Amino acid sequence: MAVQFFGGPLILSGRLPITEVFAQKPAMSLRAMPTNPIRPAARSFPSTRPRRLRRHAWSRRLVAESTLTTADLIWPLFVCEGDAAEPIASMPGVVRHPIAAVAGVVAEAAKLGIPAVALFPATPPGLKTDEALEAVNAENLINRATRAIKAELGDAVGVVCDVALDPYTSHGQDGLVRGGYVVNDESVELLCRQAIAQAEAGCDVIAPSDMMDGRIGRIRQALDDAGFERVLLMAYAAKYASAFYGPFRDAVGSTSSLGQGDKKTYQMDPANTDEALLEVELDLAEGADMVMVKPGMPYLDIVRRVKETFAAPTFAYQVSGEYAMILAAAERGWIDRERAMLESLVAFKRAGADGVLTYFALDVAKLLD
Ligand SMILES: NCc1[nH]cc(CCC(=O)O)c1CC(=O)O
Ligand SMILES: [Mg+2]
Repeated sequence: MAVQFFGGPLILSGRLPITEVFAQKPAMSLRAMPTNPIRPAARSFPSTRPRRLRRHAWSRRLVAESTLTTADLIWPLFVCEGDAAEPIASMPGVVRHPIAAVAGVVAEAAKLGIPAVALFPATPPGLKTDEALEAVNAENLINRATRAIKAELGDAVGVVCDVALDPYTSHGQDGLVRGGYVVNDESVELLCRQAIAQAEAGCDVIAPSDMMDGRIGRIRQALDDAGFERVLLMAYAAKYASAFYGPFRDAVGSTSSLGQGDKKTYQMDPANTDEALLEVELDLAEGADMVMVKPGMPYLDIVRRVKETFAAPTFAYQVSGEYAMILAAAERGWIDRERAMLESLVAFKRAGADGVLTYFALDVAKLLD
């Protein structure tokens, strides 16, 4: 079989002429091959020179398919007790903010145009218990931080609160542990109460990151029953059991609590992709307004599939380990911090994400300002 393609045999992966590919794989159809019915003659060298458009900054900008803007950013923030900011060793440049300072820090972000911040607490170890009751305390760190931000900034910025028990449990798991197992339904009941407490404090977006089954529907119902039908839900829908959360667990102080434990019985297996679609489908059906894929860069294929399948507002979380990798390499002079930061973030946009949770948010916003 002789297949002429744009005036010559197309070479696939630099090895086989297309005629031989067809000979080997008769099932492959012509329709699957790249074709351009509009300008077939133009698609060959020397008349086609893709480098032409890359020659100048202006033409590169003109044809760029994806852009990163400040409006794409959600800034994750850690809050702590006391009145001094605390550095986080594994996240250079990131600190835990005391409640007294958090509204000021968020005001700077809002002024630069960052739409929303996501809050995480470094709960004092003495308040962590097996039953995680601090999670539902109206006066816990998150709820005080939310009230402080809302009092100062009102609707100028969105406040996203994480729903999961890990910052509050002595064992570091996201749910309640019964007989060595993280139980689902009983955990979900507590998560509903946690969400209500956050909504009462003024939270705009409840973001369940716990990966219990059915929690989106139950939390939606609980919020509605309590009169919070306008509070948004951003589901950590496809969240993987990842090594890249390491520095975050240092930041909220759950590393030592978790010890040798892991979260593999509820967070997803990094080997899977179909399962991510099921998780997203369920969360959307249960009432999620936005869905998230997490971690980010190693899971861009998931972002793409989710966006293409559901066409719903889709976010990616560039997690602490991704941030730490870029920072560590930059500190050694092995990569350029700023360029790696921008490249990693535009990649999320290219993959189809509507926005990104990133510890770089303030730096990016300043750069784009
Ligand atoms: N469930 C809590 C939670 N929410 C966000 C992260 C990780 C964020 C990051 O690494 O930046 C985690 C950690 C975990 O699941 O262990
Ligand atoms: Mg789920």
